[in-house]
Amino acid sequence: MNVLVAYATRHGATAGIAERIAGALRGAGLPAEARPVDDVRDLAPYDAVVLGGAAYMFHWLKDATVFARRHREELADRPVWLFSSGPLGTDRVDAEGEDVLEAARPKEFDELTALLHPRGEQVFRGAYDPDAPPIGLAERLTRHLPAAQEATPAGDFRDWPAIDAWAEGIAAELRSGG
Ligand SMILES: Cc1cc2nc3c(=O)[nH]c(=O)nc-3n(C[C@H](O)[C@H](O)[C@H](O)COP(=O)(O)O)c2cc1C
Repeated sequence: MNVLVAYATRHGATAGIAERIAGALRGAGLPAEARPVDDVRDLAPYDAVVLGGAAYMFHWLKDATVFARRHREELADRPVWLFSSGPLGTDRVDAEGEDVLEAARPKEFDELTALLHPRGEQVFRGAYDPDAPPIGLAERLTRHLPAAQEATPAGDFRDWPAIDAWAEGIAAELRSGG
C-alpha cells in the first residue's frame, strides 16, 4: 500500500502539512511520500492518494485542481482524500458566525467531490509570513492594503495535532483493507 501525498503550495505552508501527513502515514507503517503535484506524472506506483492545496481568495491553488481533473480517472479508482490549507488566525467563527474551517472550504471542492468521490476532506489552518517575498501580481498589489492585512494575520496557525489525527485516521482505514 504505497501512498502519495501530492500538494500545491505557494509559500510552503501546505508543503509542510503534506510532509507531516506523509510522515504520520510512514509512522503508522505505510510507505508514503509527499511530492509537489507538478512533479507527479503517473499515479500507477500509488495505491492511494492524499491531495492538498493552499486556498487563496476562496479558491484551491489552480495546480491542485488541474492535477485532480487531469488524473480524475486514476484518482476515482483509488482511495482519495482531499485537504486544503487555508484560514489564518485562531478564531473559531467568523464575523457572520460561520465556522471558520467550513467557511474556508475551497469553491472547487463540490466539483471535485463529485468527480473523485474522496473518502474524506479536511480544511486545516495555514501559515503566512508577510516578510516573505510576495508571489504573483495580486499578492504584490494587495499586501499593503489594511483590509488585506486584517484578513491575513501573520503567523503559523497549522494545527499539528489535528493534522496527525487526520493522517492516523487515513492510515487506519487503509490498513483495515482500504
Ligand atoms: C493574499 C492571500 C489570500 C488568502 N486567501 C485565503 C482564502 O481565501 N481562504 C483561506 O482559507 N486562506 C486564505 N489565505 C491563507 C493561505 O491559504 C494560507 O496562508 C496558506 O497556508 C498558504 O499556504 P502556502 O504557504 O502553501 O501557499 C490567503 C493568504 C493570502 C496571503
